[in-house]
Amino acid sequence: MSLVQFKEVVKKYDTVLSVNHLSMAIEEGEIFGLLGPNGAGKSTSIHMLSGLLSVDAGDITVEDWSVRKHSLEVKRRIGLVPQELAIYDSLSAAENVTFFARLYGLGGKLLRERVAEALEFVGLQDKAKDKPATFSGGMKRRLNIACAIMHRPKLIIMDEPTVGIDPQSRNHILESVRTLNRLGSTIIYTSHYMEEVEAISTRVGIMDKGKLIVSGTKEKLLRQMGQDEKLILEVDRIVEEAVAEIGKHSLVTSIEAVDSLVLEIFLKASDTALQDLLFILHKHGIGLRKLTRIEPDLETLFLQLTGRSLRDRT
Ligand SMILES: Nc1ncnc2c1ncn2[C@@H]1O[C@H](COP(=O)(O)OP(=O)(O)OP(=O)(O)O)[C@@H](O)[C@H]1O
Repeated sequence: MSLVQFKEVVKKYDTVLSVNHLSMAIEEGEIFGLLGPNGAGKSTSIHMLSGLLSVDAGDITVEDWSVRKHSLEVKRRIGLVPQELAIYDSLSAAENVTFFARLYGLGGKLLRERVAEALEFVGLQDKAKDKPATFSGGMKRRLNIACAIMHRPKLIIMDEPTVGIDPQSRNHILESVRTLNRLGSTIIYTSHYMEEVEAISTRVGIMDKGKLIVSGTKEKLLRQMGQDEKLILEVDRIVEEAVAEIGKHSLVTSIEAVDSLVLEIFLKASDTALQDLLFILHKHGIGLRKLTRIEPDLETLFLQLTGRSLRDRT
């Protein structure tokens, strides 16, 4: 049984179909990176899963509990780190976490322990008595995370948690995502930063126009889409026969001499192809001075699938 299942989920705003019969499953233990251009329906989907928005048609289940019929059971299993900060400037850091802990029904000694644990987890234990008004953007984001995890949810949803923050806080947040996952939480993570998603996700899903258009590991998606790897070979001489022979290799899409001693080759990513190419060069007495391998990336795949760049915040 999948931990989360979206089953033909629909959400409409007037005439706009924000989420269009969305079906997707998230397995226990995953860090699922959810990508999509602006307006793809990511936030709407996450808000329906968290119970902040109603579902117009279809259903979403968490451990088989339906958001439509058992929203409290679902909420208890979820920690949402929203895109917009959801903390109170007039309360101290510890009071903020306490406020959310009470909403989840925690009290007494357990509440105090969990508040201290959550603040320590995000590295704000020394700031427990300070008010967020004195915090940097990154510290506020970390407090936002503490508020969402203090009840040790099975599923943690992070909606663009690193937008507009300093690199140190960003690294801290990424590391905490990995730690939370190691400690047993499943994570759904949305971001416009492709490198982040590539670095931390165990699986990636790409949404567009309210639907999931592909999902899988990064490697699987790139393979499926036939993304080519690019090789730049700097050689000591170019021999026409060698260029022709490489061009005929079944995994090579194209080869071009882009400079007098530089060959640019596009090929289906594979180690055997690389060995074959090196063998051909050697056979023709061509010395290799430098080899640069440019791996295909999700950014290119994303552009290919949606026709839009991920960072294009229109
Ligand atoms: N409250 C609302 N009223 C009307 N339309 C809305 C509302 N919220 C979202 N939409 C529309 O629903 C669609 C999906 O929006 P959503 O915010 O879910 O996308 P997103 O993928 O999260 O985008 P972003 O990356 O910009 O956050 C968009 O066309 C948006 O304009």
